[in-house]
Amino acid sequence: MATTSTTSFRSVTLDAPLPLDSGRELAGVQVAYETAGELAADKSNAILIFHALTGDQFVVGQHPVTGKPGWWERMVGPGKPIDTTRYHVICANVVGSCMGSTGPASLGADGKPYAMNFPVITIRDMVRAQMMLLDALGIETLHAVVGGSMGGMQALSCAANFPDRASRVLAIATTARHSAQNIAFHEMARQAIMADPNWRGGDYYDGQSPDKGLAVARMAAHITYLSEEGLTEKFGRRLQDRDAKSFGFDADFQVESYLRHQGLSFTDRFDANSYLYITRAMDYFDLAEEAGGLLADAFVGAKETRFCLVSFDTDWLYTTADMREVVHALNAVAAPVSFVELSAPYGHDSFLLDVPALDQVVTGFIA
Ligand SMILES: CC(=O)SCCNC(=O)CCNC(=O)[C@H](O)C(C)(C)COP(=O)(O)OP(=O)(O)OC[C@H]1O[C@@H](n2cnc3c(N)ncnc32)[C@H](O)[C@@H]1OP(=O)(O)O
Ligand SMILES: N[C@@H](CCO)C(=O)O
Repeated sequence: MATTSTTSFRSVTLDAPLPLDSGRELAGVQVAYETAGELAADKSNAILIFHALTGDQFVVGQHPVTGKPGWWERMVGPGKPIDTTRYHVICANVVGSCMGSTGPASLGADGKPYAMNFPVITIRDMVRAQMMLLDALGIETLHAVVGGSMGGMQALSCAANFPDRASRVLAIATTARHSAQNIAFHEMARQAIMADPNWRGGDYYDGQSPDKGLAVARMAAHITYLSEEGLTEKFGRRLQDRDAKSFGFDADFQVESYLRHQGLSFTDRFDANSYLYITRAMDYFDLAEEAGGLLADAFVGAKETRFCLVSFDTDWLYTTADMREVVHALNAVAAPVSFVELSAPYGHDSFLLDVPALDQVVTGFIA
């Protein structure tokens, strides 16, 4: 994806510059968003869904770039756990991304893509932009904020920094800070992008984009989204379209072919510089650090908020132990919190897949 898509996205332009944690500010920020379901007259039924690293605002309906169904069709819609006959669902593309919100591929004041002149952003900056979107939409208090993975980080950040904006917080398969291992995987991915000769210091928008580097970055990341059990069940050591090993470096194994496909198809929908900036935001995420060292202090303003936290037993990226730390912090400030570890074979990406127990938890909590 060398340039921003020509598809026009529904968006608002923020009427004030976006203040950033780095101390910089970003003027003229566009926030692209989608909605589903009617907003009640008293505006009390809005749910803000935060998307994950490579997600976007297209939670439901056909995606305008990939042509695929929305990423949370199984969870959101009429009669679904987040029932759009009852709730008005909003999802915005995070600042720094590439599906219509301002990011490194957007044009700066000089009429050129920001590229690496784009400021480093944080999870809190992403949330701040979405709170400004809510202001523009005239929505003060949300029925709930919901998110998985990086979406869960935004949900926790929202509770910590904007506790009056949401009555309920549902955070799934997430963490309150990136671990050394999490940062290590992201750094490997970033180096793969930067090592691609087409990256050219980020100034590739007028030519070939660093698709090879981005594909390798996605391949490595994708492994962390799955479980060993899931990979073994899906592919085992089975060979791809052949009866014998090639004694070469073709994709002999199905799992190799699968990963190559995941890597390549990703480059059709994502901008490499956005990948650098968003992974950086995730690496910088540390709610305890933001609060001066104690995680519980991050949530002192959120005692009236109801929390539901969900982890998956096969998620080795953001583990049940990570989630328990958040639960303990919420307990310490006496915030009402329920927590469940669900059993699912798919690893971290379980929140996107068919896990009926998750549907039940979401249904119960949202209602
Ligand atoms: C919160 C958010 O915003 S999340 C949004 C992020 N979106 C994504 O991450 C989407 C990309 N990720 C995926 O598709 C993830 O694999 C999942 C976990 C979400 C989907 O899982 P599943 O439905 O189990 O799909 P699976 O992992 O098997 O992948 C299917 C794809 O692999 C391809 N594939 C499967 N086996 C092979 C193989 N042996 N060789 C080549 N390709 C293969 C399929 O053809 C299919 O391709 P397509 O997606 O282009 O149609
Ligand atoms: N697979 C999802 C979740 C990653 O945390 C994504 O690519 O955004």
